Amino acid sequence: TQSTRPQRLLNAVQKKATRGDPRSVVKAIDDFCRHKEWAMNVGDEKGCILDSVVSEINPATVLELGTYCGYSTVRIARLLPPHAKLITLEFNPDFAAIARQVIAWAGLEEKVQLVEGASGDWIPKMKEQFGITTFDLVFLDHWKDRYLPDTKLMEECGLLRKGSVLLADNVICPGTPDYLEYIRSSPRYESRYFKSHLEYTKVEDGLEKSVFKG
Ligand SMILES: O=C(NC/C=C/[C@H]1O[C@@H](Sc2ccncc2)[C@H](O)[C@@H]1O)c1cc([N+](=O)[O-])cc(O)c1O
Ligand SMILES: [Mg+2]
Repeated sequence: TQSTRPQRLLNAVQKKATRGDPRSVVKAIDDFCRHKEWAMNVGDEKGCILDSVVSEINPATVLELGTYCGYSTVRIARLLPPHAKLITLEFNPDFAAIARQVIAWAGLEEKVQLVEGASGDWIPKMKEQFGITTFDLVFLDHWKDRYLPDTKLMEECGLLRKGSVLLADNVICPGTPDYLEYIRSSPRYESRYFKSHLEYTKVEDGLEKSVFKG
């Protein structure tokens, strides 16, 4: 049977990366996507911005919306302090199965909880299911039309505290206009745009970092 792109990406990780070495897993995926097949990972240029935001916050609790193959999951988890937890939500079971193996190859299973399902269903259950009070950091990289409803849902469910940071991928390309309009005009957030490029291309894209004011 034909392999899928995520399966070919996983093969590249297992062939080129060293088990237990997250940096080599990140490099293997970036090399695969730059030289073999483009894939919608946040990539190395925006990934460095992601790294700096994670390092600045040093979060104990992280929520990632949209795991895909686990590239940004590995990028974030490798920087987390020992007892920090990253919960990542993935809707597509095939992507989730690949991501679990990528996360395992990086040796980061202890820090990551991959949950299969839709953000809209799981966000209201975060407190009771995972003992989360609030998230220090949320990385939004799932369906672009879900960024705004899920942000409102997180507010309503009390999952954001004064100082919680939302970091959103693709606010230019493919674009999340309703989310940008909301977050930039809301008095409850302080937002800043980090100009960059769409992964592995010269097309403009960027990350929007928004701090919740409570
Ligand atoms: O479409 C994009 N991302 C959508 C990502 C979606 C991911 O999140 C879940 S959906 C879901 C739903 C609900 N809850 C959790 C996950 C999908 O199964 C996929 O794994 C995208 C597209 C481009 N591009 O150039 O076209 C570039 C990017 O960086 C992108 O992120
Ligand atoms: Mg993205």
